[in-house]
Amino acid sequence: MLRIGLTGGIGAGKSTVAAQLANLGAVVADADRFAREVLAPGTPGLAAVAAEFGPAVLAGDGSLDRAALGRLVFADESRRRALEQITHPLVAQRTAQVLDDAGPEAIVVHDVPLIVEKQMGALYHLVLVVHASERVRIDRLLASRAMSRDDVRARIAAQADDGQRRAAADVWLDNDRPAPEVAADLSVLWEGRLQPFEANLRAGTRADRPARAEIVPYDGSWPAQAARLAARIDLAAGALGCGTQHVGSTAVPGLAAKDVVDLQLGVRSLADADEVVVALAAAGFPRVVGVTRDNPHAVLESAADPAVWSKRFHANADPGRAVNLHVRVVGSPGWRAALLLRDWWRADAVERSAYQGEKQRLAAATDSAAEYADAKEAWFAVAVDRAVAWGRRSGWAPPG
Ligand SMILES: CC(C)(COP(=O)(O)OP(=O)(O)OC[C@H]1O[C@@H](n2cnc3c(N)ncnc32)[C@H](O)[C@@H]1O)[C@@H](O)C(=O)NCCC(=O)NCCS
Ligand SMILES: Nc1ncnc2c1ncn2[C@@H]1O[C@H](COP(=O)(O)OP(=O)(O)OP(=O)(O)O)[C@@H](O)[C@H]1O
Repeated sequence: MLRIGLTGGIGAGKSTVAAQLANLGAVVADADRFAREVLAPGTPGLAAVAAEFGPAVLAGDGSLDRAALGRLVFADESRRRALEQITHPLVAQRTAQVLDDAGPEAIVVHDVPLIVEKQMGALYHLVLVVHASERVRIDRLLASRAMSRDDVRARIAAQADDGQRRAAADVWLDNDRPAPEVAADLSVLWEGRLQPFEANLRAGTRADRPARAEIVPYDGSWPAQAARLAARIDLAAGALGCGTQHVGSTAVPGLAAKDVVDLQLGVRSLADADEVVVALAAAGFPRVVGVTRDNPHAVLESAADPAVWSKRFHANADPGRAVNLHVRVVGSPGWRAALLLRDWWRADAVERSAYQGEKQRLAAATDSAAEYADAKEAWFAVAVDRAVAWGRRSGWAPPG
């Protein structure tokens, strides 16, 4: 089952996008609908709300006066928290039921207004943010709902801002455009990314990569992308994991690189690495069998004991985001090397540009990603001595 979190500010177009994804074949779980159902007449949820907020939030027939409750909770954060403490556990139960009923092949779209506010992004394989500018959202809501401008503004103030949503978004969908344009983008997303992602996830296979290594300019969104991926990996690893760090070229600000995010998950032993394989695959990072040895360039101390140079290698099931996930024992030479090289390039502008020049030269001179990787190893074998020397001079120690 592929889990997509769908979010956006009030009136951004979540329900519209969810309906389009349902047409394409998604199973949609709508948190707003569940939140309404758990406060329906006769429910324990409504009784709890009446006890907490008093009769002023009930209509003449005993049902919930949603507008009255809305005025209270969107004017006062502590009252909103009190309401959420009643509704969210009940909504979570409903959601679990829907997820249980969706089959293993389902692409589930969980439409939740508060994914960013409640920091829920790591629960999903991808977070899709629907965006529309505040002016457009207000205009659309005034036209379609019985809400005043002040009601809408109060809710916008109670929600995350665009910057926070951008940092949480794996996919950013601009809905300031005519609906058919957005629907066309969703079809491309569905066929080009979500369907193959789900198929890879179920089969436990990685997504294809381009045959040639293409170096692209540094992308300022790489650290935020890495942080989202690391949160998913940490959640999947649970107590077996000792933290995931962003390593490799995309972790070095300013460095041009292949658009592949390298991450390193620390574990206490290779036995723990093997134990976490199933959970990592379910989170979208299947193990790639056959890659167990660390690259020779990582020989920083002594290669005498080959066991300490072993790692587990995982890669992305998502065709939209290439990831290399190196699972290494904390404190092992390979684990240290990945962090040392990253910190060396971050600290030393001359070495950083030498490395970038070498990568660009090799990418142009080689015909395949494999040939490129081999050629780069030869350069590393020499450069690593300089990294070690820098580490000694600067008193480098691995973070944490
Ligand atoms: C306060 C209530 C009764 C107002 O009902 P109303 O019919 O006017 O709004 P509705 O439920 O359709 O929500 C519309 C939109 O308001 C915004 N909103 C709702 N709850 C919240 C909240 N707790 N925090 C921020 N925004 C919210 C969302 O953008 C949502 O899509 C209702 O929103 C509610 O019960 N909220 C608490 C439950 C909740 O947190 N729901 C969010 C999904 S779990
Ligand atoms: N691209 C679009 N062009 C024009 N109108 C749109 C577009 N997308 C959505 N709308 C309209 O804007 C309004 C808000 O959209 P929608 O209900 O999907 O938002 P929402 O994010 O689900 O809102 P809420 O936060 O209240 O749940 C609706 O009336 C919808 O029909």
